[in-house]
Amino acid sequence: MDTNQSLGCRELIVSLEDRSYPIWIGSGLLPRLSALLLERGISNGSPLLLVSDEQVAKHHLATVQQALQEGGYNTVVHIVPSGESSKSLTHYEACMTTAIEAGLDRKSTVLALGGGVVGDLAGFVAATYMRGVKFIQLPTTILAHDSSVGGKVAVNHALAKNMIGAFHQPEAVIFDLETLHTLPIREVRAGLAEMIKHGLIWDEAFSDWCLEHADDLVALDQAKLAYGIYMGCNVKAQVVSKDEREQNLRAILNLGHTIGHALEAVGQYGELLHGEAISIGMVGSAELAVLLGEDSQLVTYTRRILEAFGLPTSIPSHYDTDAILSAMMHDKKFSGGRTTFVIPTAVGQVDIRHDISIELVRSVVDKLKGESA
Ligand SMILES: NC(=O)c1ccc[n+]([C@@H]2O[C@H](COP(=O)([O-])OP(=O)(O)OC[C@H]3O[C@@H](n4cnc5c(N)ncnc54)[C@H](O)[C@@H]3O)[C@@H](O)[C@H]2O)c1
Ligand SMILES: O=C(O)C(=O)C[C@@H](O)[C@H](O)[C@H](O)COP(=O)(O)O
Ligand SMILES: [Zn+2]
Repeated sequence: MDTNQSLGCRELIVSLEDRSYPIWIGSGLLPRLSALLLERGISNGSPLLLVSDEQVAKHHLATVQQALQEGGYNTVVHIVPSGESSKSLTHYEACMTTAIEAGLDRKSTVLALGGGVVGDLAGFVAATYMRGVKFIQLPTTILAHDSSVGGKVAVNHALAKNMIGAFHQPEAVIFDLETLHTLPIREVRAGLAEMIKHGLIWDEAFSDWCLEHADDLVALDQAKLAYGIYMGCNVKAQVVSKDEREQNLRAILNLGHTIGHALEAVGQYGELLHGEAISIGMVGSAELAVLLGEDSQLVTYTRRILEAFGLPTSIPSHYDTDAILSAMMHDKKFSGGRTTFVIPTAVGQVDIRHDISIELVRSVVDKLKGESA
């Protein structure tokens, strides 16, 4: 694992020419935030906007505020309610109002302290405030090892996930592992679903390692968690560095998301957590793979690893199949009358397919619903 000796933490680089940035992973990074911001050239000349949510703020805002105060930063704080419903145009506008009233200028920076919801919302604010200002990701969930890297920022529309957004890369991802110890257990499990995804799409050895250490990861074993987050970020950084704007390869990061996003929409962004929906979606992709002729072991393995983490593998029986299929058709992955599926071909390998018939998808959705009846 790569270490930044002078900063005393693990380091990965997202390589995007003049927009390359580091991912710093370690314990006790937030109290050192001012020094880390300076390292990235963010001085205290212009006001900062710090976006967070109620739960995260309760546990971690004071640490961040103290660190920023010590560095002489003038910071305005905007707190949104916890949960997916804050990824909305309403909350986006409220953030903008705070930024304008506080006099943020073009040299200001937006800090996102939280999980994927805060990261996606604050990132979209940063992408569009005065046509774009800098931003820094301060992830506080396991899931955010995925969401904080790669520059996809967005809010939801009632009809479809992440429909209003941009690509806007952060200046740095500063991942203080200490924050994870206040996470509710359901969020721990849901966040690990995206870590499992990174193994399933890219790295069989990492996937097997996750399976072997499922209990340790769920129990937040410090060393195992640090390794898992580093490896997950590493997969994400490599993929994004090769295909920033999802022209081809990056689409593999969507394993489980074709069905998963539809389930989130049908559950009105409240019933299933993102990681839980993606867990079910990954089983759906494996089931499709087998119907397309791949080895049935793919389903067995996918279910085994997700169950080892206590993640859901079936669709709630009250979800209407037609509503799920209709939600898929409003997704960004649907174009020219076809949707895109990421289909496993082996553990650690996937194909991107645009030729899956709606009948085949319907049969898999019905099968996954049948199992929860
Ligand atoms: N941009 C991307 O590339 C990308 C990738 C994956 C997921 N996402 C998005 O990320 C979102 C899901 O992110 P998430 O799972 O982090 O959800 P989240 O941000 O809602 O956080 C989960 C819950 O945990 C609480 N929380 C967060 N950190 C905490 C902490 N340290 N201690 C105690 N409570 C804490 C939050 O208040 C919230 O209630 C979805 O909207 C998804 O679409 C984006
Ligand atoms: O970064 C990506 O690319 C991903 O697909 C990561 C996903 O885990 C994430 O949920 C992403 O927001 C989905 O992207 P979308 O373009 O389908 O909204
Ligand atoms: Zn995701």
